[in-house]
Amino acid sequence: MLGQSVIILSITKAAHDLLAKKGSIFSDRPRFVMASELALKGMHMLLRPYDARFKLHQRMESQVLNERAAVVYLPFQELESRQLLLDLLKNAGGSGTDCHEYLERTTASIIYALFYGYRLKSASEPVLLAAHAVNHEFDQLAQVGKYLVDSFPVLNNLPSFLAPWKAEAEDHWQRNCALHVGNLQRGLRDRAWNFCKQMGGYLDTQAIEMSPEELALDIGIMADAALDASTGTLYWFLVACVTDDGGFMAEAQFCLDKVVGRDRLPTFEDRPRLPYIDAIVEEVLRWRPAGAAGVPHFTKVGGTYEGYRIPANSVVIANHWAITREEAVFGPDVESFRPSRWLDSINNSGQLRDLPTVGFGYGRRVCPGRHVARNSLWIVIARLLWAFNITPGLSKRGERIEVDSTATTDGLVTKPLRFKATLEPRGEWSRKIILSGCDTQGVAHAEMLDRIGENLAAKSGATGQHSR
Ligand code: HEM
Repeated sequence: MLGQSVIILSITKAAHDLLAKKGSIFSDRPRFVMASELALKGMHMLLRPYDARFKLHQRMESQVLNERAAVVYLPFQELESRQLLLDLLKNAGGSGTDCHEYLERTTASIIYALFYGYRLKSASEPVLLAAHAVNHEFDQLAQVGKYLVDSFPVLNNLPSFLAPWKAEAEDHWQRNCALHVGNLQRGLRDRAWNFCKQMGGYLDTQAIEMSPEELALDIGIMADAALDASTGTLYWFLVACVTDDGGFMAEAQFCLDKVVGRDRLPTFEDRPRLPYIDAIVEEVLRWRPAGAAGVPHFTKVGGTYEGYRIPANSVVIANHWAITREEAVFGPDVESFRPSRWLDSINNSGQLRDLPTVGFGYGRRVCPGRHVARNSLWIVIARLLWAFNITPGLSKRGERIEVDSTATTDGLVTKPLRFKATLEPRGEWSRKIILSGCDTQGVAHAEMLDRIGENLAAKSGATGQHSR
């Protein structure tokens, strides 16, 4: 809004002191009149004000995304990461390929199975293309400065014939809503357990009134947020591989060979003995935070911090890019991809050092999907490094196509620009294991989801029964 103060926090201490320690004050969001209030009728979870309705949605999401719940989904992440190995074995050898669609299928299929009960065979399934189209449209509506009504909300009082943006917003609402309500209905109809049933069941048992649109938007926006940031982070991991100049892949493969050997794939049971893979996950999140510019918080209350005045009604943004480059916190050479910075080399305890995590945001708006996301990243990264040698793709003349690790897309989620990578099996042993154990298309995923639902109920006491 015109005349509004914007405060950008570029060091860990300030972001932590304000956004986390004073979370009760700094957890609001600024107004997005066009994108949030008009086009999504206030139902976009990421943009909701920090009020009682937001807290209700946070409780609903926490039911299915908390740390204990995240453990229950490991079998599905295990399944989809196996399929990824086979897809890449078939498609990414030789001169290489753009792996984005295979990474996206993997994360999307984990998400759509858990959220709606069905898997995705490719990244070009109509439901995913429709989600991309709607999200692209939404990104346009959320562009700062594009709509005058965002700067002067009073313009919203004009009648519709003088306010053409209202029809544009309504049009988007119809499409966005149809997509997410359609997915909700499909999830509720599906015979397998899924988030739609679990979250619908929560509303029923708590006797909470909620329209199908509001529930559908909660689940749908959560799925969109999950997909983009998770795929983007995995894609950045591949950039780190094809630009590896510090030997982190060799180090990881040494650890994997020692702990796992060459007769089987790494599993989640190996995780306590593979801290280096966790260090890689943390380093990708630091080196290329998916939301590099940060997501704006907002405070209605004024105050001071370390001698600086913070006016009431200020936008407060943690600049993730600057914060992840703080040498005083992360050590020297912050521009380089160095997983070892996360490891406790002094005590050699095998534990990760207690460095601040930035990529999932701060305080009461911290990403609720971070536990699920970390588990997906871990198993995919462990298995890719165990199975393949990863190098830049080749041109038609057989020359390596160097990848620029700083070339990114614009937008809330910053992804690498498209590039080619070559993934060759590390040996006949890994090729054989992928070919014999990674075709998962015939797996009875509905039974798997039902078991996940039962395990979740056993942990939380809440069932996925619903009357919607
Ligand atoms: C590597 C993957 C991911 C990254 C890097 C990421 C990052 C973020 C960031 C930076 C925020 C904003 C935090 C803030 O305002 O301070 C956020 C919010 C959010 N994320 Fe994630 N996320 C990831 C995966 C996921 C997953 C898997 C889910 C769901 C299953 C999810 C659901 C959400 C939701 C619903 C919000 C809105 C929270 C709010 O406004 O209170 N994200 N995420």
